Order: sequence, then C-alpha cells, then structure tokens
Amino acid sequence: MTPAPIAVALDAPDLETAAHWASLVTPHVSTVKVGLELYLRYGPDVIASVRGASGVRVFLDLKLHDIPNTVSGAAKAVARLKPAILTVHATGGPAMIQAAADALPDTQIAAVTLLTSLSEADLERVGLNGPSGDAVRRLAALAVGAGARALVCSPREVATVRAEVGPDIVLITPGVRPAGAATQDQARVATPEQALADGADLLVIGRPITGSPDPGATAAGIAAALRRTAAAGRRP
Ligand SMILES: O=c1ccn([C@@H]2O[C@H](COP(=O)(O)O)[C@@H](O)[C@H]2O)c(=O)[nH]1
Repeated sequence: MTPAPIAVALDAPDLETAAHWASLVTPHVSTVKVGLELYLRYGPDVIASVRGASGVRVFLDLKLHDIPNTVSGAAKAVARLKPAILTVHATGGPAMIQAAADALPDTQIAAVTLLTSLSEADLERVGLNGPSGDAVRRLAALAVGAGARALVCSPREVATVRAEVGPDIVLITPGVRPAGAATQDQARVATPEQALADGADLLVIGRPITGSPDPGATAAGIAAALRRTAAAGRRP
C-alpha cells in the first residue's frame, strides 16, 4: 500500500521516543518530521535515528531565519543529512530563500508563510492587518520567485496558495486535525480530508498521532480514511 502523504511531527522529549514513534508510523506515512525540539537536543545524529532501517523521508523543520550568508552556511551544514525538505521563514525575504535553495539543490526548500498557530487577532497584533490569506498569498509568490520549491501554509489558505502558485509547487500544511480532535495551540486548522481536497500535497500531523495510545494504529486509521475519501471522489 502506498504510504499516505502525511509527515508525522516527531516532537518528542527524547530520542528513544522519537525513534519508536517513527518505527510505528513509517509503514503508513510517507515522511517523518524532525523539528527544533529534537534537533537542538540531539543534533544531526537524530536524523539517522528516526530514519532507521526503513529509510523514510525526513523533513527537517528548522525554520531558518537569518541573513542570507548565515542561512546559506546553515543549509550547507545540514546537506550531509540529506533531508528531503528543509524549512526557512518566507519573511526572511527573497535573498535569504534563494541562498538556502542555492546551498541545498537536492533538498526541497519549503518557505513557511504564516505560522498556523497565529489567529487573525495575533496577526493584527504583529502588524499584519487584513485577512491572513492576503499575506500568505503575497509571501507564497515571493518565496516561489526566490526559488522555493515548497511552501508551508495553513489548510485554511491552501486553496488560495494553490491558485497563486500553480500545480508544481509542493504545498505542506500543518494545523491539521482529524474531526473532533483538540486544536491545542493551532489556530488556523482543517481536517486531513479538507486539506487534501483544497490542494495540499503533504499533511503535517503531530500530537493527534503521537499523543494517541497507539500512534501506529492512529496513523494507519488516518491514512485509510484519506484513501476512502480519494476512492469516493474517483467514483463516477
Ligand atoms: O506554521 C507551522 C509550521 C510548522 N509547524 C510544525 O508542525 C507541527 C504540528 O504539530 P501538531 O502537533 O500537529 O500541532 C509542529 O512540529 C510544528 O512545529 C506548525 O505547526 N505550523
């Protein structure tokens, strides 16, 4: 069975837990995601631990945000880890995004538009007035123009972003919650089915899977639900 287009966020307090979660979910999902918590605690070794014997795709979510020269150096520093995806903040600007893309030609540089934890009120507080979709669309176009091959946006804006950047850019959506799941600190959320229907290519799902009693079974269940929805959509 083809693994579902899901990146499980391995936001674990220790390496053993992260590697265990990775081994449970990798039969069912295409990708595992290493973020700041694990990478800052364990450094580059964490990548081999979660990749394990399966060789699953690793998404390195470091959200780099600095001057272009520093981001270029940081991107080169992780090149030997061969991440499938590396994130930078789109608000770092075009020169910074291009520096990352030039430094890591074999990795998809994904530009994070606006964090999915920010509500419309939060965005107003940081000086981004107007609907989140407007800022996300602007940042998406800027990032793609600078060489980003992937974008991170909330599932609420993914249809707008798809219309803006076309079919060839990989759209990644955190802020995904199965129906009825707690939103926790996420503000702009949608279900896995809705995110895919609206144009997402890869769904980032963390705590709804890793916080469940059986992460493997939960990942398998979400993957099966997505397959059922896709099959229903294909029926005449
Ligand atoms: O805008 C963003 C960018 C990245 N993330 C990351 O995705 C996961 C989401 O985890 P959940 O447990 O499903 O909330 C997490 O690692 C974030 O760092 C994001 O949420 N929003």
